[in-house]
Amino acid sequence: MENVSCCSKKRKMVQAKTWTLTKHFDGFPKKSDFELKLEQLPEPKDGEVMLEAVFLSVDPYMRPFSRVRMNEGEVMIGAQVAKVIESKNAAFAVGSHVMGYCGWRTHTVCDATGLTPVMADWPEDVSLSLALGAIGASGLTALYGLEEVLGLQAGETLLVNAASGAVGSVVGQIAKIKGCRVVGSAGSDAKVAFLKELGFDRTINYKTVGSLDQALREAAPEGYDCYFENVGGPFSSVALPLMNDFGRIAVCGGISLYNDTTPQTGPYQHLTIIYKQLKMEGFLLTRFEHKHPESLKRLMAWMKEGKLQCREHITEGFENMPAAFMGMLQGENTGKAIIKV
Ligand SMILES: NC(=O)C1=CN([C@@H]2O[C@H](COP(=O)(O)OP(=O)(O)OC[C@H]3O[C@@H](n4cnc5c(N)ncnc54)[C@H](OP(=O)(O)O)[C@@H]3O)[C@@H](O)[C@H]2O)C=CC1
Ligand SMILES: CCCCC/C=C\CC(=O)/C=C/C=C/C=C\[C@@H](O)CCCC(=O)O
Repeated sequence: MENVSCCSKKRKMVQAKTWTLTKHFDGFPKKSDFELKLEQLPEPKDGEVMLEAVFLSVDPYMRPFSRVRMNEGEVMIGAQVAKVIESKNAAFAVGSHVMGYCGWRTHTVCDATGLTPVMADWPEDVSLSLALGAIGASGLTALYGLEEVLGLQAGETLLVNAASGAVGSVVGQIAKIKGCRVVGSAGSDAKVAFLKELGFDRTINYKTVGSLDQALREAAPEGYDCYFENVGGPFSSVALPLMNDFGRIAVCGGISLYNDTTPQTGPYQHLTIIYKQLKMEGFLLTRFEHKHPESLKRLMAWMKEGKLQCREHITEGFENMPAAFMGMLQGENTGKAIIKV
C-alpha cells in the first residue's frame, strides 16, 4: 500500500482505502454493491493508534449482519490483523500486531476499544492470519459449539456440514481429539479428500450424493448424537430425523439461507424434536468471550502438537475483497478465507 505524502514536512499523510456497501445486498451480493473509496486519516490523538491492515477476514456473517448492523454507504464490517504504525497509547507499541473489528479498510485511526493484542507468545513461524481463523474466531466458534453448546462426549457420533470451511474443519478435528466418530459434508470431491486427510471417519459430497438421506444413514447407521449446524435449510430437514433420542443440535450458522430474498418455509420439524426429545440451541461466539484467552491457548497448543491443521484460502490484494467474499459464499474456499493486503 502506497501512502500519499503531502503538505506537512513533519508527518506523512496517510490515506486509507476502504470498501463501502453502496446498497444493501438483495439476493446474492454483486460487484456493484461495493465501492472502493479513499479516506484521508487524521493524526492519532492521545489514547489512539494508527493501524495498517496485514490480513483481513471475509466471513459468512457479513451477509446477514450487514442488513441489521449497517447503513448504506458505510464501510463493510469485518475483522483484521493489523500492525500498529503510530501510537499515542502506551498499551499498544509501534510494530506490535492487534486483531480488531476495523472493517474493510487498509488503515485505521481509532482508540483501543475493541482491539486485542495478538496472543503474547505467538510463535514466529506461525502466520498471524490464523488469528482470524483457527486460532481466532473460527476456532473459538468450533470449540464453544462442541463444548459449551453440545457438551460432546467421547464415543458419540457427530455430524457437521460446511465441514471443510473455517469453522467446520476445526469442529471435525476437535471432535476427533475428543474421541468421537465424525461425519462431515462438503461441496466438492477435493473438499471431501481434505476432510479425509483431517481424519473425518465418513465424508459426503452433498452436491453429488444423490440421496442425502441415504448417504447420511449409511455414514452413521448408529444415528447422530450431535449435529453442528452451519448450513440450515433442506440439509437440516434431512438431518434432523436421523438424530438419536436426546440428540443435541448446535445451530451455529445457516449459510444456505443468507442470500434468500424470500425466506424459506418448512418442512417443520416439531414432531421429530418432540418425539426424539432433541435439544436445539443457537449460539454466537461472543457469548463465551470471557473464555477466549484460555481457549486460544488450547487451540494453539493443539496446532503445535500437530493435532489441529489450519488450512487457509488466501486472496492477494485488498482490491479483491468483494471477489473473495462472494467466492467464499459460493464455496471457493477450503479452510479460512483470508485476504492478504
Ligand atoms: N454463531 C457464530 O458465532 C458463528 C457462526 N458462523 C457460521 O458458521 C458457518 C461456517 O462459517 P465459516 O466457517 O466462517 O465459513 P466457511 O469457511 O465454511 O465458508 C463458507 C462455506 O459454506 C458453504 N456453503 C456456501 N453456500 C452454501 C449453501 N447454499 N449450502 C451449503 N453450503 C454452503 C461452502 O462450502 P461447500 O463447498 O461445502 O458448500 C463455503 O465454502 C456459517 O454458517 C457462519 O455463518 C461462523 C462464525 C461464528
Ligand atoms: C441478522 C441475523 C443473523 C443470523 C445469524 C447469522 C450468522 C451467524 C454467524 O455467522 C454469526 C457470527 C457471529 C460473529 C460474532 C462476532 C464477530 O466475529 C463479528 C462482529 C461483527 C462486527 O460487529 O463487526
